[in-house]
Amino acid sequence: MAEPVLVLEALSKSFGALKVTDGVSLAVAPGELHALIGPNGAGKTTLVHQISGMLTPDDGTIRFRGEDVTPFNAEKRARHGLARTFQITSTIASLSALENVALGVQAKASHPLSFFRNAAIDERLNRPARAALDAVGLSERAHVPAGSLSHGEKRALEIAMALALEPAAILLDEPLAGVGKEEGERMIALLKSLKGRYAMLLVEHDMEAVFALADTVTVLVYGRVIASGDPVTVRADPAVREAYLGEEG
Ligand SMILES: Nc1ncnc2c1ncn2[C@@H]1O[C@H](COP(=O)(O)OP(=O)(O)OP(=O)(O)O)[C@@H](O)[C@H]1O
Repeated sequence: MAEPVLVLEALSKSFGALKVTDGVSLAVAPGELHALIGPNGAGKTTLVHQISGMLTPDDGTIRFRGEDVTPFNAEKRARHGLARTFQITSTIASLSALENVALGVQAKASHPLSFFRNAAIDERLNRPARAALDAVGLSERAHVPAGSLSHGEKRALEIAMALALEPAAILLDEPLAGVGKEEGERMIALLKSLKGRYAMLLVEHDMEAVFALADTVTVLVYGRVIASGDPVTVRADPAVREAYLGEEG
């Protein structure tokens, strides 16, 4: 098996007396879509925050592309190719879709762009930004202010912003939340198109989408991994059915 891109080793985090992440270990292979599911309050978002660098774990290690990134802040992890999208819309409403993505490209630039002439700067930013918009199906909407995009288009734009970082892995926090049926289907098709190219860790409540998309499903309950494996095996696991999927009927 290929060397995993992202490895969590015995990650733990408490808020006061509440253990929200309890010795979580998992690995995401290159190109794998790994879904993280669990009931409300299971600790999924807290786990994603620790991986992205927004929260510091109390214990454990996060390895990314073979390197221990646990001491790195969020910005440094993003520069190393660990991108994330947010559950809360994080675009700038007054800027166009293209400008939003171009800002992401600029953030990634490791050397000052002031060395280049203006037109050259624009092209250096806009070319990869257009490619990212194209990858999420938003080429036609490049010049629309982000605030005027539909909810589903905004979620796609957030993914384009993550792609602009040329990531090796993407953390996706509920990309289908609040998205209608038709746009949801488009989002599922988009995620499918990214499979194989990026390692993805997907937090999602929509079980139909999770089981349609995931190569691996990890189930978190009270901050602990109770099952992890291929979707068919996890779906049939009695502990999973009792703790979680049973609720879905
Ligand atoms: N900053 C915080 N301080 C104290 N408790 C917190 C904090 N953040 C989260 N919690 C608690 O940690 C637990 C896990 O929350 P988290 O948001 O990670 O769960 P989740 O699985 O993402 O839930 P959901 O599916 O509802 O988004 C909850 O009991 C929550 O109240």
